[in-house]
Amino acid sequence: MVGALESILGGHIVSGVASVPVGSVRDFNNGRKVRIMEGAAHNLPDQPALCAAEEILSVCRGAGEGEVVVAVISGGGSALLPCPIPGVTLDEKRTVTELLSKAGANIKELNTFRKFISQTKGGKLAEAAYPAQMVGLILSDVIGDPLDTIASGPTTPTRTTHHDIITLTEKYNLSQSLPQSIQNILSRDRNQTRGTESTRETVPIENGSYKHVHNVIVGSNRLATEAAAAKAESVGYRAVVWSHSVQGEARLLGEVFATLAHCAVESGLRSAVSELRKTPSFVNLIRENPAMARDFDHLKGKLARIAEDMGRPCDFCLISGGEPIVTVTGDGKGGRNQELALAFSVKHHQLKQESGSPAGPCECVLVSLGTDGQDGPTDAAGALGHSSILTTATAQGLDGEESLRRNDSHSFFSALDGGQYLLRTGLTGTNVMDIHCLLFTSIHP
Ligand SMILES: Nc1ncnc2c1ncn2[C@@H]1O[C@H](COP(=O)(O)OP(=O)(O)OP(=O)(O)O)[C@@H](O)[C@H]1O
Ligand SMILES: O=C(O)[C@H](O)CO
Repeated sequence: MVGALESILGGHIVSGVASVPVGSVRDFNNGRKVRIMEGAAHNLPDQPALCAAEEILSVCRGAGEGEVVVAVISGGGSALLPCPIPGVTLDEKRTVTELLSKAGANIKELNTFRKFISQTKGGKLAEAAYPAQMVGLILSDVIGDPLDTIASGPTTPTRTTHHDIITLTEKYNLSQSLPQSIQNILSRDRNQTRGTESTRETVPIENGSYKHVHNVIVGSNRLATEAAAAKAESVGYRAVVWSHSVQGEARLLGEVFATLAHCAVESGLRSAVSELRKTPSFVNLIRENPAMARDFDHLKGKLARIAEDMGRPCDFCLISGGEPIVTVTGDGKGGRNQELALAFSVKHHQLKQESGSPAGPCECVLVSLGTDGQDGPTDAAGALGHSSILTTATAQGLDGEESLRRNDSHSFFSALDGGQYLLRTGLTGTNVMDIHCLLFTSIHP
């Protein structure tokens, strides 16, 4: 991205932010085009990240009328751009994040709190750049691409109020455990609205956006799933994207894909859809996720059209994306994509055994991987799932079901057939959540 920016601007970048007067270029670092300041090792805000954030803020504050500040923002930005408000230390900020994460807060809630105690988040970066113009080039790692949540929305006005913070504190029972400095801020004026309120009068906002900022989503799960579909079509598959809002337990999702795969091969796509509606794992998944349910309603129409052409699906590819979760209860090593691929394999194997029907006209393989190239705390991006791996595993002294129970998908796939079902891409340098592809491939005699 830095390279791309360099070629767009021919300009100078400080840790991802560049400020250029229209038609010329600001020299940030003795003529060097790019200055990279690394921080936030292990995705936690640290001193180097604080130094980078301060430098970026000062670039923004130094930008004037007639200049354009380009901010490239990716997921992980919350940890990469920490600059607590005066009176709150970096350690205290980390404590709040840890307390909320451990208590089960989701990313929206976590970032709501982060915005409250930050000098960069919740639009403050954009406010620092005013009256310069700002362009935000944003890579989304959040379902639905909400600009105010991705990286805690440094270029988007926040609607967070003091009341929201109190509500969150009470919801997660944190009133006593929050650092004293934050408790003091909260008790100072329970009715006051914080966030960008103090400067809102001077920085114009229209329809929920800053008038001087133009934000563009340049990378997202939607783009990634559409690109995957285009690729599948180019190699001879008929491809359909189900959803890019997939959430819920990875294991349940694996079972859903297995049921769909099995029923589609046994009796066609139409019956697979009706069967899925009766499947408890699917009913549970969509009950919790209206976006997935809505996408499924659209999918039914698309699948019905494909069913007319194909009857039973062959050389067909169903794609989805999003960010499932794994509630880790076992002592094993794995990631949500490897767990999803293992759950798919176990369930598909079970369904095939129960039905006892002969091999169908096509093979089903599930590909599940994280677009950042790292699935959980492992060196793999994800794994391939297939019903036959359970039999191979047994022959190799491995127990797929037990590995799943212990959340040990990585150890399982590493040991199976010399690790050939693991997908190892290396770090990709970007993150637009996870992608799942269910491939139906014709078996040619
Ligand atoms: N043994 C395990 N089996 C399956 N999943 C696991 C296991 N241990 C951790 N995870 C999952 O890995 C994820 C944590 O890894 P990571 O730090 O890469 O997540 P993340 O920061 O949410 O991911 P990303 O950076 O891809 O958004 C969590 O979703 C967690 O549930
Ligand atoms: O940085 C963050 O806040 C998360 O990755 C979501 O964008």
